[in-house]
Amino acid sequence: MAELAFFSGTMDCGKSTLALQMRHNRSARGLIGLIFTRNDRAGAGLLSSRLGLVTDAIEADEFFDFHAHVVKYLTSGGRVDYVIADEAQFLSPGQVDQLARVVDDLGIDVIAFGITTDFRTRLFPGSQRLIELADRVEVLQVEALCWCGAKATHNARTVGGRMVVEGAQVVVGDVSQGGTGGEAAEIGYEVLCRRHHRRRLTAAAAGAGPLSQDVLPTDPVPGR
Ligand SMILES: Nc1ncnc2c1ncn2[C@@H]1O[C@H](COP(=O)(O)OP(=O)(O)O)[C@@H](O)[C@H]1O
Ligand SMILES: Cc1cn([C@H]2C[C@H](O)[C@@H](COP(=O)(O)O)O2)c(=O)[nH]c1=O
Repeated sequence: MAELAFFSGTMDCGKSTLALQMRHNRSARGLIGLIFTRNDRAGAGLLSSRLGLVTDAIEADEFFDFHAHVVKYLTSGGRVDYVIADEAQFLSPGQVDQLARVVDDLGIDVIAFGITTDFRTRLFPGSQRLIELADRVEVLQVEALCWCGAKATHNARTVGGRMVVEGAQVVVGDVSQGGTGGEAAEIGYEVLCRRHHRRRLTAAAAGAGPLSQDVLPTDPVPGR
């Protein structure tokens, strides 16, 4: 039976890479998919991974109707074995409902990928709806790491290198940015563990290297 699956995690944990791998494996077996994305960093109509892979995708803007698009595609003689939707956090709840109808009414697998929460630790509306509706929610196994070495569970936004907790929910950007160039270049992201997100302690604020020795307090080792 067709299903709606949501692969979720922080930024930079490999979601787009997995989307490209799933597409590759399916097309190697002759399956045909429709690939959607929204606001990919590489540009409109692209699904890109930091590993350098990129593929064409259909840009699903705020007015896009997934169900209508797939129905139109099928009725014009197209074949659709599966649907991939990347950057699904940016979708509206209504668009996620459309994806669920693609599964239930058309019998087509839908695999969505997206970050769960924004820089304020609040659920994105699209992710919230996916968690509500998905048959399966999977957290990616290759977790990103906080500068302290703990598993990164939250996304921080930085402006000029400093973590902020106010601003627009959607600002396209990357984890390796955050310099002090122009206005846009100032905004960056960093993945952190919850403790350091709560303390607004980014790597720069902590004076940490790539993987700092200034780790979280741990229980003393017995006998030492
Ligand atoms: N130079 C590299 N060598 C090996 N792996 C890399 C390299 N650069 C990025 N990665 C891997 O790619 C992941 C990010 O993949 P990506 O699909 O772009 O993430 P997401 O879509 O979740 O933001 C990183 O967590 C890391 O595992
Ligand atoms: C936390 C957060 C992120 N974004 C943007 C930044 C990126 O363009 C995407 C996430 O892409 P990735 O492939 O998962 O790295 O989301 C945002 O707009 N608002 C936020 O709060």
